[in-house]
Amino acid sequence: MSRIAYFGPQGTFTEQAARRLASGEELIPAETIPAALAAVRSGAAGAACVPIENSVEGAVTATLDSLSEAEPLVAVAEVLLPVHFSVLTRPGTTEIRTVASHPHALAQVRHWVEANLPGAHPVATSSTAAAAVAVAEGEFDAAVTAPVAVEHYPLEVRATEVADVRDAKTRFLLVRAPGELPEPTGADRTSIVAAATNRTGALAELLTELAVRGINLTKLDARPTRNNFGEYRFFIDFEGHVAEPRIGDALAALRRRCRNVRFLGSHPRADNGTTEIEPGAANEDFTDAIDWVQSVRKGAQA
Ligand SMILES: O=C(O)C(=O)Cc1ccccc1
Repeated sequence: MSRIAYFGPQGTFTEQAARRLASGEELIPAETIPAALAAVRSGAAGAACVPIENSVEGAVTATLDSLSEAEPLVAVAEVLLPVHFSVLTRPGTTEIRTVASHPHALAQVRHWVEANLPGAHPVATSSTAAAAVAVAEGEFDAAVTAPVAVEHYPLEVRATEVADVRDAKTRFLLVRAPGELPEPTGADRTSIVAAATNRTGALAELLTELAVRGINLTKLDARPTRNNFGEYRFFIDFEGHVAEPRIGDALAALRRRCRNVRFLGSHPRADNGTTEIEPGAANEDFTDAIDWVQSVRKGAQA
């Protein structure tokens, strides 16, 4: 049986996501997002589960950076989880001077902390569950965690359902080494990372290649290449599956236009969104057009 590495330790939101995405595989915690992805690259795990995007805080940059570096990996599935937090302390804690958690969690409970734990200092930890470990060990006073974390660590619940923004969600990916792709479903998402050439209009040209084919973007992030100041990679998610002629045509255009394009996967969307197709931009329109050009070349149509 294969193994799924997840951004741990036990009790993270990512572990909950990995449980939803697993089908009998053993789950193994990794301390960081790059470590979870490295486990797949080394063959220690068959897949990894990592957070990619939060409805309040935006992109999980550690995931973007790790996916664009080293050996290519592709996302084969995703899950969307509602995110609200519990606040945990050691039993008997009376004074809370430090509140620890993952930066994305701290950013989502800032107002609650100000109102309910005035004067408490936020402290960033590698994950929400790492904060629970640190609180259990006496390093900090309170941890902002996933509700399930209390089942793993000797802490008590101070507050539940904590969130400054109602209905916050995080999207998680299941990532594998390149291989067989999931079948298209009609409601899919494709992800790429592209290094556009550094000249006027380069990003606009990339986006235009998608727009003129009626392809709807679902996410756009820029990350520095880290090599030259001012040089960026663009992470672009859009509706559709690489197996579709219209998406294949767009990817081929991006490949022509960019210094570098890396395919990061095509898989079913977790939000069950429908894909709107503009007139003239359906898959049959693309195949009919290619067939017509072929017939022109053969002299069948003048
Ligand atoms: O630290 C965790 O539990 C994670 O899985 C990352 C995270 C942090 C905050 C919100 C959603 C996911």
